[in-house]
Amino acid sequence: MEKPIHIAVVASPGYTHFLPIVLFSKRLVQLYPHFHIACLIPSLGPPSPSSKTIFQTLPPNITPTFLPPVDPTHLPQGIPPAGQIQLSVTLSLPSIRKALKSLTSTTPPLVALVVDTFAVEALELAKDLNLFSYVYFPVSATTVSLHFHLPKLDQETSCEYRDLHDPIMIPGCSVPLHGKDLYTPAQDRSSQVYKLLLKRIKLFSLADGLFVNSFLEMENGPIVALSEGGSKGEYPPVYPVGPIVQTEVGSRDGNALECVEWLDRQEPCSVLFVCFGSGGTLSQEQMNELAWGLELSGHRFLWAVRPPDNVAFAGYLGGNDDVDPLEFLPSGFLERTKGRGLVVSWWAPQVEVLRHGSVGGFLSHCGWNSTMESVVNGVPLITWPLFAEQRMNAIVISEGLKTGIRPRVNENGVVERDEVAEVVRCLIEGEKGREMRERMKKLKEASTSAMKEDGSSTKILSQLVLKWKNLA
Ligand SMILES: O=c1ccn([C@@H]2O[C@H](COP(=O)(O)OP(=O)(O)O[C@H]3O[C@H](CO)[C@@H](O)[C@H](O)[C@H]3O)[C@@H](O)[C@H]2O)c(=O)[nH]1
Repeated sequence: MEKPIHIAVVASPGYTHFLPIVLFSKRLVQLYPHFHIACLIPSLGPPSPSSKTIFQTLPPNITPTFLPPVDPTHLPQGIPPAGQIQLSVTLSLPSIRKALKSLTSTTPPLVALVVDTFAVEALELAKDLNLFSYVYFPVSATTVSLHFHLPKLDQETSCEYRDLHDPIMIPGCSVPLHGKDLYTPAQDRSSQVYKLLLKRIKLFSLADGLFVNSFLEMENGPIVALSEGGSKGEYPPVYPVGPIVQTEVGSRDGNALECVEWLDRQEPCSVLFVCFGSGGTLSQEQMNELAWGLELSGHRFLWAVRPPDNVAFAGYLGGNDDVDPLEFLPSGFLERTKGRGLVVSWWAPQVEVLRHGSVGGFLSHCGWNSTMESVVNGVPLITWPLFAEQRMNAIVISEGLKTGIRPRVNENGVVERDEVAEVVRCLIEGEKGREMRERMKKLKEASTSAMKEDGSSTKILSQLVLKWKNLA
């Protein structure tokens, strides 16, 4: 019998900084059933219904520990989610330390600590406790490559990145990026959130290694560039271990049943799924244009609707769910599109929807989890980035891999209805859409191979586990 190996992981507040590290833990215990994983969960309040669903699917050798929630009034108000998440982990450090200390005295002893990208301050605790330490990045290798390039850019640049005339070349990334497309925390260099980002990047170097939820066949350039930087000792070695995405579905609530039954009645590849992640929101004007555009396209759609807000990330760390989002749709929209479109409030069972044969396209904000879920299901995208690093993901998908189409925005930053209708038609019925679907199918096959027993991502993880085994 294999000797048990005990590790701890630290999540960050927010569904998509808790979900990915839990999925990573599940991947480890699926490959190595003798692993025991203590999952420490800082939070800003009680778990959301979607997080609770994740707990239902945890195997017995992953033990969640909920740390005392941080009082949101102790955080600076009005800063974007990245800053709020990072600062709430800072406030949770005493309870993380306490939990880790008690874990080090258990049998078998802890050998390693893996932290979410926003929980990097916990890496210092790993040094004190003599543990191997790692960061889990639930984002693209392109984003990680930008992280390690940013301190240099910061030194060389005197203006805001969005005012740079020349494009920015992220190491390994074949598509040049305009400064305005860099992730949101880098858009205002005088802000607290930018300073927090630079601090976080510095802390990454404390780790013994960095896991990234991507795979060689998808992001070869940035992964090779990162492995070169890692082997030169510029930063810790980088291990692409993805795609690690949700595969199990929780119990079906009303929305989930309705969506799946409706999809069962549609033709193969005929439906566009529209969803902006766990908290992305549109302005009222943009919501109207999207609704009109879907209607004009004449195609079938399934839309998970949230109430409008001028701040795109308004719903990310919890919104006001007393409101009925359907009230904000254009008058008569639901009646006119009845049968052809299905609109659900707040949340759709995305994993089940994307794997359904009736879905032919995904209009997405390009959060990395959504992007990877689309890839593993071979669904091409309409890329509609809102905040965080989503613009960069949209560029990787639409310009780098050519598996998605990016709608044009007008001078006020709005995608107009005719443009919506055109990109929907292009993706669902056009020749370009067919080519994107073909490319996405190949990427799906590559993603399956990467996760097989002898696949690139599995082999990388096994090498590391061997190192932990020798210590246990
Ligand atoms: O109706 C919904 C909406 C979302 N989801 C799930 O929620 C997750 C959404 O994740 P993601 O696509 O990454 O979007 P965000 O929630 O916006 O994620 C944040 O965190 C990600 C990294 O973890 C970043 O890539 C994003 O830019 C950032 O906004 C996915 O697993 C979806 O399947 C559902 O199941 N149903």
